[in-house]
Amino acid sequence: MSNRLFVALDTPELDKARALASKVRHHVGGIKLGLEFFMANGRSGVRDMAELGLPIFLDLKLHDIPNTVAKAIMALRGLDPAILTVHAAGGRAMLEDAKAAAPLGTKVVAVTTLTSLDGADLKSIGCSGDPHEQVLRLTELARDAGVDGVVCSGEEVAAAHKLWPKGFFVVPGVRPAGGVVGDQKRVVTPRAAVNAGASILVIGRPITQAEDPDLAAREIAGTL
Ligand SMILES: O=C(O)c1cc(=O)[nH]c(=O)n1[C@@H]1O[C@H](COP(=O)(O)O)[C@@H](O)[C@H]1O
Repeated sequence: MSNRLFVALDTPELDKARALASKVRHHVGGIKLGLEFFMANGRSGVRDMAELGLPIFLDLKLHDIPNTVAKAIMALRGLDPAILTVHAAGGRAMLEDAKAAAPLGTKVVAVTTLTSLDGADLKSIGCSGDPHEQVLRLTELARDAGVDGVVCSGEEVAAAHKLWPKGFFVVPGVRPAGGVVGDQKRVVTPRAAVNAGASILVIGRPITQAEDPDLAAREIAGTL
């Protein structure tokens, strides 16, 4: 992939998403549409955005019993996003069925441990390991289940890549040096994420909330 930067268009407004994507399109390798966008605009919104000609990363983070996740993915047929997310914590059977249900050209990537969580958060939901251990455990599970890759933070991607040299690694929680961290807890810079083995970076607010999103995307892309 020539440009590893995917911009997260986290807005429910189709016009806003379209305008943002048009502004940054020459500096990004693709666009990520998430729950906010999909809840508001559904399939037709995704189709509208696909008309811009950039790869679409549909981030629905599916997490349910295997049958429900597989059927949900089948119901997306026709959209054929380049990348689709599910939660690794759904377990091996769910991951296998998700991959089997997805179109051949869609990379199914499993979210390991959200970048908004730290060790204390994991403990509070009953996970004994720290984020690093949890990410590696779920990376092995995802690899063995036959999906295409995982989502993890830049702090774990080097170790995860070592476990799975052929995996596809999506890294969110990326901030330019000194950038506003917000609700993210495991954060690295764009350059550090790429150096550590990220296949693609997902960056939202540092671009979408910038005074000049085009310039922000260009500057970030220039550091990769
Ligand atoms: O799957 C994701 O993309 C994702 C996983 C994760 O662990 N952390 C995470 O922030 N994301 C997404 O990455 C984007 C990050 O946005 P910013 O924090 O604004 O750069 C959001 O769209 C999140 O939904």
